[in-house]
Amino acid sequence: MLRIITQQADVISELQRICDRTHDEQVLHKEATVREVLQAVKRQGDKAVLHYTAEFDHQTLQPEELRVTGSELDAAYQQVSKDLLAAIQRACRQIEAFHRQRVPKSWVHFGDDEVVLGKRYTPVDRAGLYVPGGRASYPSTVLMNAIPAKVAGVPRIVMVTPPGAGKAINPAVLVAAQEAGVEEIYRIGGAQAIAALAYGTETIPKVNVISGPGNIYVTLAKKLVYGTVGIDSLAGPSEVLIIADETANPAHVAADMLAQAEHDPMAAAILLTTDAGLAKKVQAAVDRQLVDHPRRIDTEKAIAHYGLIVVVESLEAAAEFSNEFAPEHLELEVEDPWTLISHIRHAGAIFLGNSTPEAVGDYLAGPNHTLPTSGAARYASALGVETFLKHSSIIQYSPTALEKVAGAIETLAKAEGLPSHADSVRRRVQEEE
Ligand SMILES: NC(=O)c1ccc[n+]([C@@H]2O[C@H](COP(=O)([O-])OP(=O)(O)OC[C@H]3O[C@@H](n4cnc5c(N)ncnc54)[C@H](O)[C@@H]3O)[C@@H](O)[C@H]2O)c1
Ligand SMILES: N[C@H](CO)Cc1c[nH]c[nH+]1
Ligand SMILES: [Zn+2]
Repeated sequence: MLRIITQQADVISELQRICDRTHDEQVLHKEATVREVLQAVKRQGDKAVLHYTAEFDHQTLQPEELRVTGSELDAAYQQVSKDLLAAIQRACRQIEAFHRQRVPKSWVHFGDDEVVLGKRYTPVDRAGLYVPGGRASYPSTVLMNAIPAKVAGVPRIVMVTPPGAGKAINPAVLVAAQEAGVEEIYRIGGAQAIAALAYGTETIPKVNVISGPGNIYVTLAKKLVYGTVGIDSLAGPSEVLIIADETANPAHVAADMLAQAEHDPMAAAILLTTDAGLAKKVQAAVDRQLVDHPRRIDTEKAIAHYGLIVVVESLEAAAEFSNEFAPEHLELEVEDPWTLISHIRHAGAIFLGNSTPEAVGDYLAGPNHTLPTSGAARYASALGVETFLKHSSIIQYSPTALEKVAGAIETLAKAEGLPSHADSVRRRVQEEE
């Protein structure tokens, strides 16, 4: 049952426990497994990838089966309904429109003395997109990763996703990939897929950036390969924190909590409310909605371990608790969400008002659904076009400009004990010897 707490003194430690669920002691043995997988794939390439695919995904593949074939891609279109194709296409349009707004652009500034300064944005050469596929399959995540990479202009985009029963990939995932313009797809998942993308194997190319969400194994692997490759953020087991007042509908709040809990037994769902009556009604509604839930066992686990209702003294206090937690998704189900939002500092995505369920953002509002979890929203942001871009600084000085700063540079270089730095400037401003 979803717990209700009213003791304000307990709130911070409870929120901390839930936030830290992906780096507590139980997770340490998972990290040991992930380290072993990474090392094996680094040393043995495809052989290790196939070994762990058999062990963790229960699919025995030959090396030539790793890549999804053109005929499988074609066949996928025959296997999805017209409605599903239309929904994928609609989501595609809306996500692309959002991500095309305010794409970072290269710029230069021409200053005094012919000094030119600027930033030049270029995409990475190769991006690897992780699309989860263990407990559910995610055509929406294909779009949320592939579209920003395309908009950034990445020349080679590679997608990985775990094989399902009979080695198959969900046709909706394959259709979504093609609609977003991605055709290089490998049927691998978990830490072994992250390792393959980070180190490269005989079959799978080494990439520069890995993006995409995943379960605890995927997230730990991304954390450990960071540095060898870039990553988007640590987008692990899903979470929602809802702040609600007496205007919220308890059945809607309960449904939104279950919508995150159903992703993973490690997902988190938290309600902070000023209304003790609403707290009880949401608790009862969650129980009712769980009765016939098709994913009841895992969803109940998430609710039992990482579900919580807190009755708070004020909406401002709720906002402070929420800032401590820094949720992936924050819903403001209150009468005046635009006033409350001014108290919010850390959240991956913020959903305002009672008619904005988080699922709108999951599928097609446009903003990205790959978001930082487990407190990472304190320093990280949603996946975006920037994930696949980096910028080079641009600096050009004229002889006059260099002469004007030469003295200051020499002084600084001497203070750092780096004479060649000073010399490289002095030689240019003095007559050549
Ligand atoms: N934060 C976000 O933006 C966001 C978005 C969508 C989904 N998600 C999250 O993505 C996750 C998807 O998880 P999933 O499990 O359905 O798919 P997944 O693809 O992330 O994980 C499945 C893989 O985990 C590996 N695995 C499973 N058990 C293992 C074990 N015991 N040891 C080693 N490896 C093992 C397998 O290789 C398998 O391929 C959920 O946690 C969901 O909440 C997050
Ligand atoms: N809520 C997930 C992010 O945590 C994204 C998603 C995809 N499909 C459904 N939901
Ligand atoms: Zn979701």
